[in-house]
Amino acid sequence: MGGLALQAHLSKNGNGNDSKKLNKIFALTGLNVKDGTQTLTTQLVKKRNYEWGTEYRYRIPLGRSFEDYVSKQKSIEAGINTRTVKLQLGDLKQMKLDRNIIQSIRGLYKRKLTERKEIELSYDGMLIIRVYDEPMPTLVEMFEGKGWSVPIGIMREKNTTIFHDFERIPHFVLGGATRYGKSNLINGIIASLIKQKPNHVKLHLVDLKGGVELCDYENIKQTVSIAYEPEEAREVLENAYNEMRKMQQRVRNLGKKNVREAGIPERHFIIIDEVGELNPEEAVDKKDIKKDGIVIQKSEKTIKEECQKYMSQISRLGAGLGFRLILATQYGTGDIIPRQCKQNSDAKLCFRVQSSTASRVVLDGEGAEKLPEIKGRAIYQTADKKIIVQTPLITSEIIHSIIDPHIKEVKPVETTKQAPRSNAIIIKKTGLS
Ligand SMILES: Nc1ncnc2c1ncn2[C@@H]1O[C@H](COP(=O)(O)OP(=O)(O)OP(=O)(O)O)[C@@H](O)[C@H]1O
Repeated sequence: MGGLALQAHLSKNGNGNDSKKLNKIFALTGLNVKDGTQTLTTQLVKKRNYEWGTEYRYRIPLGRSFEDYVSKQKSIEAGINTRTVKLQLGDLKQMKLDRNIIQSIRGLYKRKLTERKEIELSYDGMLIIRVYDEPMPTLVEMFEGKGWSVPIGIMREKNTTIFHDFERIPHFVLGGATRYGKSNLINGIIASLIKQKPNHVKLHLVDLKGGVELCDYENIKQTVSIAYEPEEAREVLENAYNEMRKMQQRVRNLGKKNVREAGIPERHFIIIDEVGELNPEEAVDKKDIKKDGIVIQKSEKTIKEECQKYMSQISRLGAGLGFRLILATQYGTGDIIPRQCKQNSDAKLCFRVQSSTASRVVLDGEGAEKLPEIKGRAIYQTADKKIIVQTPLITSEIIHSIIDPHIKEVKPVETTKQAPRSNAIIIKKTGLS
């Protein structure tokens, strides 16, 4: 016991004694700047301990930018985490002096060896480095939404719950590499909306992942239409667009400017899981088939262009009319998300992606490529904040407990003009007024 206590580096300062280490990391990773014989260093201006860890504020030397530090984020985090195990006085005080003491010390030693600190960088004229003593939880259970506000996750500080309020920010873009949690989040959003607003939520669903993700909602009363194939997605979007036009007329007839003023409680959610499949540039078949100058069969390109046109219109006009777009993609290149939709989406959420380019496609900025490889970890960004969240995991038991009471008897469905295929679209014309 005595030997171990001697070996331990007892820190007088408690948390937050990483500043020396940080200075060393800056020097070793080339972040200091040589100016003749002088070396300009990153100067610590302020250090503050919090219950979650420590915040350091630095003045960046001339010739360096915030991006230089961001590009070294991994090295900084690795450097902070290379350590000899430090047992602090507090750790030892918490131990019971009984016959299991050796086992307890071993456990503590192991825990200390594997525990990881996480860092976050930001800039407000000063470089801010936050060193979190403990990593964020990797699993968050689904929690309750509030009206049109749906659960997005918890943020690190004090495990605060974060919601996305569709009344405040109507359109939402989400992205991330495959298997990091997009579909799970979409399911969470849909389940929350159905639970909170069963009589007023209207769903227009496009699942271009072969129907595996959204088929659970096919027969519930809240689903207006659902499609599993790109060509039929056009009909879902056209249908939603027409509903939006009707709503516009209805609001106008009431002499009001928007659904809120008009006291109309319905809200329509057009949710597209894998919007990249609707990219006209990726279409294989690009030529319409014409007879006597009249198009008798539209090409895949034309169909996808029409889909994009409807999406853009809904994003442009839908906000005040209670129409919300949720677009998800895993692709990280080019104009996957129609430009107008992205411009009109003030909320973006991005799970981990492979490159800074992919991060820019969703967030218009870097960062998502630096997220740890943890399922459900994401950056949630609105006009006034950019935070890291751990999104809640929703189980199929929870989904079914919410949607099963709303399953309705399957009526004969109207299919498209084309012969139905094995998993053909189901457009349910529910005669919304
Ligand atoms: N918030 C979360 N917390 C913990 N695990 C999660 C979370 N979200 C998803 N996962 C896990 O990751 C797996 C993949 O999630 P999901 O299907 O949502 O990914 P995706 O991004 O939609 O992938 P793809 O684009 O390939 O469909 C899930 O089966 C689940 O086990």
